[in-house]
Amino acid sequence: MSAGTTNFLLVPIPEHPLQECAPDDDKDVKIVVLGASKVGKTALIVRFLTKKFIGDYEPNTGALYARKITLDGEEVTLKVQDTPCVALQDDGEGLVCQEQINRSIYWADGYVLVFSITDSASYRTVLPLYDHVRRIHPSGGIPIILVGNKSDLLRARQVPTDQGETLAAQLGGVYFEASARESNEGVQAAFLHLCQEVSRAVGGANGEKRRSGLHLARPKSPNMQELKRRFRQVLSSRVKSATT
Ligand SMILES: Nc1nc2c(ncn2[C@@H]2O[C@H](COP(=O)(O)OP(=O)(O)OP(=O)(O)O)[C@@H](O)[C@H]2O)c(=O)[nH]1
Repeated sequence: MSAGTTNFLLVPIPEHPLQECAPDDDKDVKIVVLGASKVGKTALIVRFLTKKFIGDYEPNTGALYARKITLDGEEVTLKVQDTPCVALQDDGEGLVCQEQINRSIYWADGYVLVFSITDSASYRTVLPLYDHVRRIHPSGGIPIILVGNKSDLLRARQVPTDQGETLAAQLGGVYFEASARESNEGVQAAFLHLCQEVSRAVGGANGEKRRSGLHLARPKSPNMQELKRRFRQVLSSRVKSATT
């Protein structure tokens, strides 16, 4: 199976209201990147899409990126949803996960679960995170990869490679070690592998999900919601002042 990119244009989909966003197409490959704080979710996405590493990012509000790729000779739109971090609850088992992330999980067809090899706590969030995805998508196989990021920081390693491999096998996915900072290779291999898995799944069992129109529209931008909230506040203060 061949996979490659036709262009390297990064097209951030602006944080517009839902109706102004490019609607999802049945052929879109929709991927969400999930993980604990500061594991490199944004860095991995940016590395994959632009082949560059950019040191630091604004706190993540959940940007969606799109790009054309070729899978098996067919051009499709790849949509990659970045997400705010998740965290374990104090009991060490449950997950603190924003509603925005739940919508992203529901919307997506493929999942990149990321931890940092230098942060064993981030590794421990992966299984509860997977269980959470499973609760939202209880039936069928879900295309998933596990990425151990920051492999350039070998001296600070807290999670051995075999632990990553074992966990990925447990989740029914493949494990990739990558460094968004140092190299394209692991990152490209990981994302393209998932794209192919999604493409297969969408043509198979998940095709049912698409045909029945169960997909939610892309998660709303929190910025937009904040704007709407402020707009309502202004409106209600105007109504109050008009009636007094
Ligand atoms: N050494 C090293 N640093 C990395 C790598 N990837 C990301 N970082 C750094 O790790 C920090 C967090 O990276 P982000 O991409 O913002 O991580 P994130 O998971 O999106 O962060 P949040 O969304 O805020 O949880 C930044 O300082 C990055 O420069 C990597 O592969 N190697």
